[in-house]
Amino acid sequence: MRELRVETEHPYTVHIGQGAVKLLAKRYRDLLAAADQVVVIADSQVAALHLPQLLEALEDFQPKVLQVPAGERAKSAESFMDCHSFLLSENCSRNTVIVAFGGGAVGDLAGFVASTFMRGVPFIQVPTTILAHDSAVGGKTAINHPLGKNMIGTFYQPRAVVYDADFLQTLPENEIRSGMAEVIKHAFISNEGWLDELLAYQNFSEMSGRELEGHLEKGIAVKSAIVEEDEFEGGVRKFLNFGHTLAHAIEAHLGYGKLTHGEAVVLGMAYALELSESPQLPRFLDWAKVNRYPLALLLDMPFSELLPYMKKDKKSTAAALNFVLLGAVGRPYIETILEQRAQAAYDKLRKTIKEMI
Ligand SMILES: O=C(O)C(=O)C[C@@H](O)[C@H](O)[C@H](O)COP(=O)(O)O
Repeated sequence: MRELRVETEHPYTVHIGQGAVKLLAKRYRDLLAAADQVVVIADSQVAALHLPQLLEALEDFQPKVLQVPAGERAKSAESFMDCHSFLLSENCSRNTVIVAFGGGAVGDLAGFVASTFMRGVPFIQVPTTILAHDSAVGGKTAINHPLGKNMIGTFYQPRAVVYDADFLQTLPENEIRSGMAEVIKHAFISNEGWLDELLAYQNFSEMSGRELEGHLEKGIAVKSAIVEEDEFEGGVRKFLNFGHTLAHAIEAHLGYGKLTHGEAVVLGMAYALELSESPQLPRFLDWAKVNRYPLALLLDMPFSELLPYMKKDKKSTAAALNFVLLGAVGRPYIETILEQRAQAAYDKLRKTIKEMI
C-alpha cells in the first residue's frame, strides 16, 4: 500500500493499492466512530458492482447509502438537492461523515454536498476510476450549470482519499480512455520521459495493473505538488486546466455525459497544442487516433458554437480568452488569445484531423 500526503491547509493522506478500502475502518476509526451517521453517496453503476466491499469495510458504522445517477448526470442541481433532502430526512447533523463512492462526477457532487450541508461536514473520497486520481485529490468540488461545466462549487478538501486499485479492474473501455487522458495531462505539464512512456501505448490493454498504479501515483504526485503550492488557484494550479477550456465547452455544448470528460480533454489538449504551435501535436494526434479517442467529433462542431462557453471558462474574463499553453513538455503557461487567433487555430486543427482520419 502506498501513501501520499497532501499538505494543504487541512492536510490529508491518499492511500493507494489493492484492498485499500479495508483500511477505512482501521485508519479512520476515530473520525467514523465519532460521527452520528455515516452516509455513502454512491454512483449507481459502481454501487451495482462494488457496494458490498465498501459496506463490509464500513460495517461497524452502519452507513446509510444514497445512490445517484452514474457519470455527469450526478452533477446536476437536482441531484445536489436530492442529496440534501436525503441528509435532512435521515436527520443528519454537523457530526455526519459523507463518503463519496465512484468516479470523478460523484466525488465532485458529494464533495460539494459535504461542503454545503450545514456549512460543512467531513468527507472521504473513495474513488473507483482512473479519472478520479485527478478529481479526488485537491478539493475542487462542483456541479454543472447548463451554461458551463463546474460553474457552481467550492474548494473543500477531503479528510482522506482511499483509492482501491481492485475497483479499477471492472472499468469499461471508455472509462479507461477517459482516465488516461488526465494521466497524460499530468505528464504534459510535468515530465517528457513519462509522456514518452504514455504515448507509446497503442492500446491500453497492454498496460499491466502494476504499470497503471505507477502512472496513477505519478499523476497524484504531480497534482498534489501543484495543489500544495496553490490550493485556491491564484496561479500555478491553473496549469492543471491544460486542455480543459475547449473540453468543458464541448461537454456543455453537447450536453453533459454525451462524451466522457477525458475524451473531451483529449480534444482540448490537441487544441491547446495547436495554439502552442507545439511539436508534440502530430504524435499526440497519432496516439489519440490509435487509442480511438473521438477526434472526428471536432469536425461537426463549429467554433462559433463553442466560443460562448469558452468565454465563460473560469480562467477567462469578460474581455479575454485565457488558455493554458505549453512552451515545452513540463513548461505550461497562461496566454490570452484573441478570438481571431483562437478561430484560426481551431480551423487548422480540424483540417489536420480531417486529413488524418
Ligand atoms: O484540480 C484542478 O485544479 C484541475 O483543474 C483539475 C481538472 O482536471 C479538473 O478535472 C476539472 O475539470 C477542473 O476544472 P475547473 O474548470 O472546475 O477548474
